Amino acid sequence: MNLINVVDEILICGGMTYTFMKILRKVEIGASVFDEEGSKKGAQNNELCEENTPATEIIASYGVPPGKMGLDIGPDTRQVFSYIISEAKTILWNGPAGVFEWEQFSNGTRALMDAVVAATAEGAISIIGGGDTATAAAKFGAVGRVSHISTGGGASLELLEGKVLPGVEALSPAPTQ
Ligand SMILES: Nc1ncnc2c1ncn2[C@@H]1O[C@H](COP(=O)(O)OP(=O)(O)O)[C@@H](O)[C@H]1O
Ligand SMILES: O=C(OP(=O)(O)O)[C@H](O)COP(=O)(O)O
Repeated sequence: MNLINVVDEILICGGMTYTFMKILRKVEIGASVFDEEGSKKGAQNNELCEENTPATEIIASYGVPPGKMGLDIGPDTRQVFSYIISEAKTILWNGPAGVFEWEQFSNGTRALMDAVVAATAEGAISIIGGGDTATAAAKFGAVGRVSHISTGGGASLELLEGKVLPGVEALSPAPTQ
């Protein structure tokens, strides 16, 4: 929620996409992953998005046929996302764009990684968070070519949401009296 107020763009892809597609755009998602709990938060997020950002757009929102799973982003999304990344000055990335562990669904994550590396070379600050996204960074040769990589995914997002992380709290100096 905090992030919506400070970012220019949020690019949604990966496993969370289909929950947004089903709830907010009412399209069929076949056997794609659906997050029941998250779907309730999605409705609130959409209201916030529509209040605070100029446009909420789902690219290629044709839906997924019954029995099929959406497992990667396609060429249109790769192109639009790569352009947005190329324009960014600060990039925060948490979560791969598809099941990149399988070669046939790795093109989306690879394309976004290439875009983040290129933007970093042009002077953007790029922060990658999450165990799987860090693995993707290593697989696609981005280590040392982005600004920072952390294995903490959910934790780094919670920190940016303004939450106090238990480990950080424990390590912080006790107040002096
Ligand atoms: N469309 C999808 N359907 C199912 N799983 C997906 C999809 N896209 C990505 N994934 C999987 O999600 C996992 C990463 O999820 P996430 O927890 O967001 O990443 P991180 O560990 O970097 O925080 C990866 O293992 C990837 O294969
Ligand atoms: O990205 C991760 O998880 P998350 O994105 O689900 O929070 C990491 O696998 C977290 O590993 P850690 O809890 O050992 O730092």
